Amino acid sequence: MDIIFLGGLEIDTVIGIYDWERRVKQTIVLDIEMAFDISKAAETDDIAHTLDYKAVSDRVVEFVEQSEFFLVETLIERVATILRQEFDIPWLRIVLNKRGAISRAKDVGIIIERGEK
Ligand SMILES: Nc1nc2c(c(=O)[nH]1)N=C([C@H](O)[C@@H](O)CO)CN2
Repeated sequence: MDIIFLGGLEIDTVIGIYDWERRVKQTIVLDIEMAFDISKAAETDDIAHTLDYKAVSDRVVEFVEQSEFFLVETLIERVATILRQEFDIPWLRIVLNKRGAISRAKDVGIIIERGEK
């Protein structure tokens, strides 16, 4: 199976368990890998036969920007469910980076894989 990916997708959102985190927006960074057979799109040169990464990006940004979750676990799971259901993606891997959440660490977050390749 081929992979269509989005890397370094930065989105501002309300996320976190502490009082101050409920009052501000913080930037999360998503890396998303999605299994998809690109052979028909490659043969036909037609966007209708592939997974439109612009449409995926727009949907993820729309959802994350308006969300207000406490845990990154909840946010990443909801994003995975939306993408798998709405874009018929058989397998995906998402890295959610909440940069700066730990003062001594550059990167902190969650990685999930869902579905079958
Ligand atoms: N496993 C998790 N641990 C923590 C989370 C989280 O969402 N999942 N969140 C926080 C705080 O909101 C943190 O990001 C602020 O420093 C702490 N631990």
